[in-house]
Amino acid sequence: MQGIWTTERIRAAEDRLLAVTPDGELMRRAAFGLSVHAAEMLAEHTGSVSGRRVTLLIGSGNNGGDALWAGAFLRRRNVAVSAILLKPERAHGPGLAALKRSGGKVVSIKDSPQWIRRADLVVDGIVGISARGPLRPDAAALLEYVSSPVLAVDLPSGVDPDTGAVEGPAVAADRTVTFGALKPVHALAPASCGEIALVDIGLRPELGEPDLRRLDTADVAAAWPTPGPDDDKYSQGVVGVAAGSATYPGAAVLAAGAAVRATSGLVRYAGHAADVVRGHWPEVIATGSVTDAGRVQAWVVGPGIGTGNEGRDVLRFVLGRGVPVCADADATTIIARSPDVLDARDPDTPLVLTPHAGEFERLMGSPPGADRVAAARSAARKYDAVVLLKGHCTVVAAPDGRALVNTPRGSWLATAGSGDVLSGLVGALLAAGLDPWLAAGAAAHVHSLAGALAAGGVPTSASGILGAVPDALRSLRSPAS
Ligand SMILES: NC(=O)C1=CN([C@@H]2O[C@H](COP(=O)(O)OP(=O)(O)OC[C@H]3O[C@@H](n4cnc5c(N)ncnc54)[C@H](O)[C@@H]3O)[C@@H](O)[C@H]2O)[C@H](O)CC1
Ligand SMILES: [K+]
Repeated sequence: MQGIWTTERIRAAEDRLLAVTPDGELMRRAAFGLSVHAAEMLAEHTGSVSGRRVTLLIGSGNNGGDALWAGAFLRRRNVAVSAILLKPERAHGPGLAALKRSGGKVVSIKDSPQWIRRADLVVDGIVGISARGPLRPDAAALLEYVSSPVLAVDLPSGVDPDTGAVEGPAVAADRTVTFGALKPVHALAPASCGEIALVDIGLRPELGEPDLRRLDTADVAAAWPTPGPDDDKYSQGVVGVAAGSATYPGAAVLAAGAAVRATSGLVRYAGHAADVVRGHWPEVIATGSVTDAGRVQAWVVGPGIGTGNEGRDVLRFVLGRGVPVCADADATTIIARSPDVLDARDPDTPLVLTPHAGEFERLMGSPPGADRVAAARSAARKYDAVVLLKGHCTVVAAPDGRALVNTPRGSWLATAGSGDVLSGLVGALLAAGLDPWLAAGAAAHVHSLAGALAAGGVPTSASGILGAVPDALRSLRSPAS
């Protein structure tokens, strides 16, 4: 799992490292790595490095210092480097001196439009981990002239480093070179960061436990159950799916289908859509009611069950079975409306809630807000449940404080029924015995992989996503993914 640290932790670690590192050494290490990526981008986009034009946008802190030093390193490769200083009197002194010594130019801000327009590469050294609030107007004004590829220093300016929130004009980088460790912005705002490169500046030993994590494909591949020689249909876990109704069988078909495709475990369905589910998935043992569904190792409950008394009784029954439960869709609304339904739950029974922003608001009384990690963590504590907060970047928080971010692959999942597929995937992994937090994270990872595969660049549907689950699982095992 990739570790992610908040800016506060990064700054504290950098201070500890700075105390034992020769003055300016850390910055030069960072800046040299930055210059290598800048040269790479020049070669990629223009076919050459020497003689190419790079324009540096320089803020008043060390982020600008990194960019200035990188400009000085690029001068060694005969790159024409020009710096636009937003606050000349506050630009990083040693970095500016290094750029000037190397033959780099400082151009006045009034001439910035042409220096930005004619650049082969723009380097965003406006602001880094000390960013506060929206991008300041003088900095924002520069962005409108950018037409070349953009390389962001540490993080794209104008994006909140700890929440990934964008409240106004912001840099949209083709590549972000960050230093020492990933910050939350790198997982929460992938579209603003572009390709992310991490330059090691020796910070890791100072960092300690991460604040956030991101599952990489290898983690999901290792976690995902595959049948072994001693397995049978029961040993991989039997999952029950209580979803759908006679009028809305679709949610049941999607959730049960996702459970069928997720693992080799047996899937039981219970509800009024039994005939339709049986027709789509002959391998599913379908019954008309949860009370005669037979033993399962986990339940998925909620999609399409309705929020009336019958739905509440189904939810209460399932919560009382003493097995992990993934409560989705209508079940979330029932819990928000009548939290006493949770009294049926044995306190040790793991519960996974999978709200989208609207369901989150019903659960918590207010929308998730800009800091979606904090929001998911507060809901996890309140309900003593794993909370998978859906969104462009899905966040999964556990009651013990663990949190992970699933970096999206586009926005293909925003389609009706997509959540039903996700809940089926979660339920199958819970039945297979995965840690509920890991089960939710792995399911979200495969769900977004399947979405991207199903879409192939054009809008898709929940059935398309469901159909792509096997390919998504296969891609976990192919090195390219
Ligand atoms: N510590 C090190 O040796 C290393 C630091 N690295 C780089 O340093 C930056 C963090 O630098 P810092 O001086 O703390 O602040 P910033 O450069 O991020 O910002 C400073 C400056 O920006 C202005 N500002 C704040 N908010 C905004 C905004 N919304 N819009 C515009 N301008 C804003 C404010 O005036 C601040 O004074 C870090 O990101 C790295 O790039 C390297 O990691 C190497 C080691
Ligand atoms: K930046």
